[in-house]
Amino acid sequence: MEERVHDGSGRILVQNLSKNFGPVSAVRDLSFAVHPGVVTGFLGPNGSGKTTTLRMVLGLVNPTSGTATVNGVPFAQLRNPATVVGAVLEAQSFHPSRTARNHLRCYSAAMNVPDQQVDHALDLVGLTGAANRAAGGFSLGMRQRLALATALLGDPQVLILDEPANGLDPEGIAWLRGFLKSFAASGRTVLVSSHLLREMEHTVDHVVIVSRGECVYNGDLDQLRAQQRNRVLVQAGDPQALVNALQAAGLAVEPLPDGRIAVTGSDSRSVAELALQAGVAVYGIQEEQVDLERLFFQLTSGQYVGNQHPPGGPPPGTGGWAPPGGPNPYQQHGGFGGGA
Ligand SMILES: Nc1ncnc2c1ncn2[C@@H]1O[C@H](COP(=O)(O)OP(=O)(O)OP(=O)(O)O)[C@@H](O)[C@H]1O
Repeated sequence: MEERVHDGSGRILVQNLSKNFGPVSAVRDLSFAVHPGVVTGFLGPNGSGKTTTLRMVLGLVNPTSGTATVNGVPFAQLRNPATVVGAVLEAQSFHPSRTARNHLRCYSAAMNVPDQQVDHALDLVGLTGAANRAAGGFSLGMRQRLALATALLGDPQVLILDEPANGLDPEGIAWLRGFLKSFAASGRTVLVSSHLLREMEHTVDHVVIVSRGECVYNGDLDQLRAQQRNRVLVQAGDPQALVNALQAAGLAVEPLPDGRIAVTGSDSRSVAELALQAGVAVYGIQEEQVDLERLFFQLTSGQYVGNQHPPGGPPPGTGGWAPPGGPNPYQQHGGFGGGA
């Protein structure tokens, strides 16, 4: 196979990636970049195409179209790939009677990695005390750690983990968070998938959110957080007259299917006063907290009705959303090749 010299950037680049399984369109025209130094979350509900995308990045699935590269080259063309990328795709199977240390020794020998890396990897994942225990007796959390140790054997520059928090207890999740943050802080690249934003909320800095195989948000988590805005839900005797009054006051309004009007950028008192001035009867009014979890649900179900940007794009520097099915003009890293 052709071997190309990689650029050493630690960057993962996914460009216009698509994958069809027969009639199933698992990944559709997906583009994003993953940079070193931060933890990037790859988030989306079950079946949204995360695993398929990661498998394409790792050269395990051939794309229908588009490309995925690590350090500027397709994974299959990396020389010594284990020293560039460490990956844990799903709960690995271990020989049940083999000790953790011997399990890692099998891999280190196959990877041509010095033996001391085995103890270093055990130490990194906190398994030194269990090194001589048979993996068959390990809890799910310990098996996850052993799988991670296997991925770390080659001292890789890039770490790719598919749903690593699955089955971990809160203590395990806290440990994983600390580990991934310090791994990224050492200037390396971390791409970690999850179907639960809450699980990753305090771990990731940057998020790529997918829904039905398409990117619906690509930006900093903080910028997504900034889009959490309370809405006022109001039931009016004459909804159209109230919409007119609210819009005349410069407020963003959204008619809801149940007949109520959702108002962003205001509070219930101001909305009630505007209704009074317009002579519109109000039958009910309540404030709704749009938290991050709800925002994630709305994004991935195509129901996002929060902080809509004016035509022409969002304020500079904001992350962005787009309804599934349409182009996403708000991707923070819309172009490729910019910034390592
Ligand atoms: N080998 C395959 N053959 C046929 N369909 C597949 C195959 N792999 C994935 N799919 C389909 O592609 C879609 C995306 O699946 P994928 O596993 O990538 O999603 P996911 O976001 O990782 O979800 P999960 O967290 O549940 O694994 C799903 O509809 C799935 O059924």
